[in-house]
Amino acid sequence: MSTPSHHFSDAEKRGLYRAIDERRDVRSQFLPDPIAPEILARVLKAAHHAPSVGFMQPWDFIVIESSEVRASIVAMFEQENQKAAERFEGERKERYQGLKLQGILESPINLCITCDRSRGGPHVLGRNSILETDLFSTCLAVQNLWLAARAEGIGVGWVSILDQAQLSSALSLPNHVYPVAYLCLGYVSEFLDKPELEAKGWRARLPLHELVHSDHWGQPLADSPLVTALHEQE
Ligand SMILES: Cc1cc2c(cc1C)N(C[C@H](O)[C@H](O)[C@H](O)COP(=O)(O)O)c1[nH]c(=O)[nH]c(=O)c1N2
Repeated sequence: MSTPSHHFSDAEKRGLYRAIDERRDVRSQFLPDPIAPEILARVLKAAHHAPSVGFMQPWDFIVIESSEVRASIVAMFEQENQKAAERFEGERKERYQGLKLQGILESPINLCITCDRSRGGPHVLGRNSILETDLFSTCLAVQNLWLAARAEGIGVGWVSILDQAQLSSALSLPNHVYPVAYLCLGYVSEFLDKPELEAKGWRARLPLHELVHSDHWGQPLADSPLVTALHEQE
């Protein structure tokens, strides 16, 4: 029997799951090595091929080229990060302050992925009931980029400890454009084998089987082959 063309070979499947399992948020391990334009373009194409509500494609990609803009983003981060630290107390606060939560200056590329909330006009197919679907779509572009970058050996770090209004102003975004993700990209000395927040004792991965419910929130699945299979994935 011939293999249908929509079939992924075992090696292709392994590659995809490997990118998913080994994708990391990177802040500390960036190398200064430049990313070749054709590789960056490939990764941006992966982002651009994300699904989007009504094929709205609400994203734009702002490549930060000026060192002044970078410096202003670092200052923004410092300000917001200090405020964030105040939300914790005692040992938790110390642990928070010990975390490195951005690699803005160390990474060779900074990129902001935005969502143009007006793209496609006032009536976008599929967006009449849930307005935020444009933002959801943009997050999928971020994830596509993150996975493609991982397959290319490039680390990505998402920096969200930023004041949204200040960020919009630093990037001259019009009011209808929302800055969804400020990202740092670069080759890395290593990809950690688990999330840095887990390795540093901030928070552990939740057991998958506890997150799969039956019919209603909080109702566990009855014992079934799926439950067994979920345990095996952990
Ligand atoms: C929307 C959003 C926003 C942020 C993040 C992620 C996402 C999805 N993450 C990264 C986050 O901490 C990380 O994804 C988790 O800890 C899981 O680790 P891995 O991504 O699996 O390495 C993140 N990390 C960081 O150091 N500073 C930040 O400001 C943010 N902000």
